[in-house]
Amino acid sequence: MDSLQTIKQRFGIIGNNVVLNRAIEKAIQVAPTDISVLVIGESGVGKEFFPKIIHNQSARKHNAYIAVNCGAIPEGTIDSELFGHEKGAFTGATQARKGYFEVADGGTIFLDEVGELPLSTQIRLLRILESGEFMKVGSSELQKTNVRIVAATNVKLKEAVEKAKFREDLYYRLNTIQIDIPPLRERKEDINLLFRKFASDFANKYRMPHIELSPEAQNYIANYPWPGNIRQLRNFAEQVSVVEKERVISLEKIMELLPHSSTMLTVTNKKDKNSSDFMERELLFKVLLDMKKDLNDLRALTLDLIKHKDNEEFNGSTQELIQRVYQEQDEDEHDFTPSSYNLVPAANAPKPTYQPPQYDYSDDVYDVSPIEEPESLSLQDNEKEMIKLALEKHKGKRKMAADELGISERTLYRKIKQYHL
Ligand SMILES: Nc1ncnc2c1ncn2[C@@H]1O[C@H](COP(=O)(O)OP(=O)(O)OP(=O)(O)O)[C@@H](O)[C@H]1O
Repeated sequence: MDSLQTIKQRFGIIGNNVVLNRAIEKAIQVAPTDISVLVIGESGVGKEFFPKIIHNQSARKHNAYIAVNCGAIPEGTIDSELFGHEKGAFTGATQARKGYFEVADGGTIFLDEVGELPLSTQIRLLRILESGEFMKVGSSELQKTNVRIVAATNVKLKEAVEKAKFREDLYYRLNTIQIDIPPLRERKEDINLLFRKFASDFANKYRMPHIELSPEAQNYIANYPWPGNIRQLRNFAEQVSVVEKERVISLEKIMELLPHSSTMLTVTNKKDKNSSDFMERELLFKVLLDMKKDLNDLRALTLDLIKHKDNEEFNGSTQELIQRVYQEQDEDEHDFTPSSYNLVPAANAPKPTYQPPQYDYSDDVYDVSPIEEPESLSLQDNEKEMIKLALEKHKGKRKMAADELGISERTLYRKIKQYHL
C-alpha cells in the first residue's frame, strides 16, 4: 500500500486540504478489497482520480481498467456497450461484440455519472453486482465476469432514488463505501497552489514565461466560488497564460475575466440572445448589480436625511458622504460602459466607511420599495440560459460549449437532456 504523498505524486494530485487527503486515504484503504465504492462530488472536482487510485492499489492492477461515461452513451446503445451483443441482436449488429464487463473481467470498471443509467440497465447492473452474471443483448446464455465496480455521481443519487429514477437496491449495493470529494470553494487554501501548478504547466506547454498573480488577485481567486471547480480553474489558468500580455496579472484584470457574479448569475436579457460576448455581459451584469446597490444606498441615505433633518451631529457626519456620492455621480454621469466603470478602487482611494442604515420601512410613507431584481435569479433558469447561449455561440458544438462553460462534455450532455434543450 503506497502512502498518501506517493499517490498524490503518481497521479499529479495537487492540494493539501484535509478533506481531500482523507478521501484519498479512504480510497487507498478500500482498494485491496472488492467492495463497491461510490464517489460523490460536483462536476470538475477530480472524481476520476479515485477509481484509478483504487485500481492501482488493488490486486487487479495488472488487468483492465475501463472508464465508462454513462451520461454520454445514448440510451439505445448502453446495454450493448456494457454487456455486449450477439450478431443480429438489432439492426446493424452485423457481428457479435464483447461488452465492457466482459473485457474488464479480472479488472475494474469505473461507471461515471452512474445516475444517468436507464432503469432497465440498472437491473442488469444489479445482477452483475450480486452474482457476477450477465447476458449479452440478444442472447439467452448467462455469462460470468469478475469486475470491481467504482461508480461516481455529481447528482444527489439519494434524491433520484426518492423520485424512483434510481433503484434503491442498486444504490445500496454501489454505495457500500462512499467517498465525498469537496468542491473547490471548500478548499480555498489549495486554489492558488493549483493555479500556480496549472500556470507553470501552460508556460511550459506554450513556451512562454510564467504568469504570476498580484497578491490582491491571489486573494480574489481564493474567494471566488468556482462553480466549475478545478476544471474551470484550469481552463482559466490556460486562458490567462495564453491571452494576457502582462506576466503579472492585476486584480483589475482578473475581475474583468472573472466577474464575481459569473457563470450562474448572468444576464438573461432575451433581446440580447444572439450576442456571443459572454464576458462583456457578465461584466455588465456586475455593473447593474452594483448600480442597484448604490441606488438602494442612496434611497436609504435620503430617507435618513429626511428623518434626521434636525439632528446637527448627524448632518455633520453625512455631509462628507453626500458630497462624495454626488461628486462621483457628476464625474461618472452618462458613462456606463464596462471599461469606464471603476470596478476596483484605486490603490490610494480612501476606503468607504459609510454603512447604509437599516430601516423598518413599514412606518414610512416614502416609496422605498427595492428596485426590481433582474429577470430571474433562479440558478436553474440561468444555468439553462447559459447552456443555450453557449450552444448557440458554438453552433451546437458540445465540446467547445462545455469548455467555455467550464464543465465536462458529459455534464453538458446530461444538462441538455435535463433541460430538454
Ligand atoms: N487536486 C487536483 N490536482 C490537479 N488536478 C486536478 C485536481 N482535481 C482535479 N484536477 C483536474 O481537473 C480536471 C477535472 O477533473 P475530473 O475530470 O476528475 O473531474 P470530475 O469530478 O470527474 O468531473 P465530471 O463529473 O464533470 O466528470 C481534470 O483535468 C483533473 O486532472
